[in-house]
Amino acid sequence: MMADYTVRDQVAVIELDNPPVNALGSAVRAGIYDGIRKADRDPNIKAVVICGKRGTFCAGADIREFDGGKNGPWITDIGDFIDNMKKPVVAAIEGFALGGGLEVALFCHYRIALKTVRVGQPEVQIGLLPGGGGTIRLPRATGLKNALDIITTGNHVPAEKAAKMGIIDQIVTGDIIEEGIKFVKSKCNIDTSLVCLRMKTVKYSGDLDDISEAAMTKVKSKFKGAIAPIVCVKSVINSAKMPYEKGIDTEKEHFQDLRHSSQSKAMRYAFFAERAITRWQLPSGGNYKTAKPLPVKTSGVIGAGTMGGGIALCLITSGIPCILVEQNQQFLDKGLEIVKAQLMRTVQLGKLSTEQAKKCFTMLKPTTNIEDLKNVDLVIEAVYEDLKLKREIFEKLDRICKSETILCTNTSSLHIDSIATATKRQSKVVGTHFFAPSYIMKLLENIYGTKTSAETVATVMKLGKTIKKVPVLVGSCTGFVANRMLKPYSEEAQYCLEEGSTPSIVDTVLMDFGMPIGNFQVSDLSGLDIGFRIKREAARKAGVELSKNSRFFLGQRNCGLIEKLYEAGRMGKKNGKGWYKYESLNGKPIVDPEVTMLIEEHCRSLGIERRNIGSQEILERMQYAMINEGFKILEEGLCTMAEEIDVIWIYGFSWPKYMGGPMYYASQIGLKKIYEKVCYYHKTFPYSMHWVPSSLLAKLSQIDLPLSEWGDVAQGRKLVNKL
Ligand SMILES: CCC/C=C/C(=O)SCCNC(=O)CCNC(=O)[C@H](O)C(C)(C)COP(=O)([O-])OP(=O)([O-])OC[C@H]1O[C@@H](n2cnc3c(N)ncnc32)[C@H](O)[C@@H]1OP(=O)([O-])[O-]
Repeated sequence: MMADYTVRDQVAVIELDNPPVNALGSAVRAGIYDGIRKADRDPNIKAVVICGKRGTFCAGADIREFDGGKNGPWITDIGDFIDNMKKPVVAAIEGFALGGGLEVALFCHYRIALKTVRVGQPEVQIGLLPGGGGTIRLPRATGLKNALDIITTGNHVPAEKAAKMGIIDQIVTGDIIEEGIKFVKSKCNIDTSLVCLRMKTVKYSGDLDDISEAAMTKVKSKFKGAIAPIVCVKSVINSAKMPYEKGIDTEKEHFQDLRHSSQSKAMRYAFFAERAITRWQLPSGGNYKTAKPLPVKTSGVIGAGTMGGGIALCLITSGIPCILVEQNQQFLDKGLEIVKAQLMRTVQLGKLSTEQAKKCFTMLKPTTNIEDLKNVDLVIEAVYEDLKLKREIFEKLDRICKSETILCTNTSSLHIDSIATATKRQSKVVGTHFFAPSYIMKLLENIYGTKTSAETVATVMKLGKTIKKVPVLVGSCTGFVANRMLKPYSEEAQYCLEEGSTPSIVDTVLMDFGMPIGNFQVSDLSGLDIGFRIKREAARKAGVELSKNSRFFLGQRNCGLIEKLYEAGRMGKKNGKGWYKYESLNGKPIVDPEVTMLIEEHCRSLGIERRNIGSQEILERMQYAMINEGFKILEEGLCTMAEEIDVIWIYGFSWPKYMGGPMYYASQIGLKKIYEKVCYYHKTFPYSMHWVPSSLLAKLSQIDLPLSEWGDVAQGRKLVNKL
């Protein structure tokens, strides 16, 4: 049994024991169920304490069990039994009480917790609802409004706040088991039915239908396309609408439906993918197990633009002092304004108090003297994408900084070696690619060069976690993983335009799929001048002319629409016109007939016949081209597992988690179909290199292997006879 039963001073102590987080698998549930029945039967036992081993109560149901059909008592069976017990039962909580863990605690007559505890119902984040009585009992503990908020967001609630909300009865200090015993013994003479949540009514103010409608509207707009938040609202509302037992039975039905839904399966995959990618390894053999991160107690950022300012903000809000360097006072002042404005916004959103924000700001040391970086542990260079400039800066940093300092470059496309070779410490040079806006976006693409040491990698992987990002390690190539895959995706979007579609049709198809924003809206946000300059630079390097009227560029298919929009002065949202027009800087995209005319004229002049392109074709061309690139990335060893690619798309480009990421999506469609379509498009569009089928995709399309093994096949760790 995975719950220890001991007796101390006439109190039964049931300790959950399932490393690492005491997940509530069937054996643990059976252990608790047996324990409480034993305690109830034993006349020498006066009360019960339920707690967890290894400093934590319980992180909820064992998510891995949801794919199988494991049996054993359900949480509500345990709860029904406790509800009828005369002996008091207390949940003594340290660490976390999440999901099923909190539900078990809510079935206890009392809950005490250490101040450091966090409680919550995060099931919605894996496409579920709290199916162990949570939607029916939490509202009885804290009222409908709080319960709706906790259950639909899945956010953790710190102990003191939970106590104010009525979820925790008492905050304690000291040994949690001893405190539990002391507490529960003081309750032996109290009738347990008086404190049993089943007996309580759900508190709310206003009309229940209005509350339900408001909550539905909120979750539908906040979690577009996701089913679980809607079902969560329904079930929480049932707690006030239905008798207790009916509410619990309906909740169980909802839970089973969600558990089998494709959205929850994808989100559960994403949960484990996020953890799998922390087990990184370098081609040289260094890995997460053997490499030790260096401490980062002080830091520096070079470049106080929107990117650099945002990175500095990530550092100081995580408690790491930062020296922010700019080339002159004017740029520095401008950068500081950006940091201040973003800090203010954080205060407005309630994420930091004014006091905390002020304290953070004192950790920022602005300077125009790069020599001030000499003693910092780590520097992140965030100047614009110019190899010559970056090399100059690294050469300087190498001279100035102490020998231990790690030097990071926030490049979005340049090879790490091309920058690292400007130094005599290539082992300490690494790429840290942040995504705009750098303070908000969670992805941190860490890129190793040929000589980057495992210790350096370990340091930036740990730093990523410290500054609350999701760090993913990748190898170096043009554009790395994120932007390299984005390229064919965006190019296909433009080809669809010249073949007959429009920016708003393409964007609507993507948003209907679940993307929060369409390809052309993103392009308007970043600015069309960026795309134009990248192309111009590529042309310059190749020594050729960039011709907007040529259907070929560098031996490949070309769409000159960006050049034409740029020439027409359409820079994107910043000047109110790009692929769309905008009435203000915060305005919504409006279809602009001028752009439609421009596209039609473009086609006429080049003799491109326009046709109706269906949404299926738009989706397929954008996504399959990018998925094919993903397989090439795996094949080249730039990622070691397909999960890395999915996490990059979820956190870098907001791919809907309930679709699991592009590689997971491919696994659901079937690699045979994807491969056939890639071959078909390769034949149809022979001048787009991105349609050349990946040989790994070709191999994997012939066999049925789980996604978790694709990386192994790519790197020869798994040999498959048939291949
Ligand atoms: C039945 C009635 C309905 C109830 C439904 C539910 O309760 S649904 C559940 C609702 N609950 C949740 O959604 C909570 C999910 N968990 C979390 O949010 C976090 O793990 C944490 C905040 C508890 C700890 O964060 P941290 O950064 O300190 O640690 P970490 O995140 O790296 O995890 C360490 C290891 O534990 C593993 N593992 C963790 N939880 C579970 C689990 N429930 N199951 C299985 N495994 C789990 C995790 O995979 C990892 O394993 P690895 O890779 O080393 O082999």
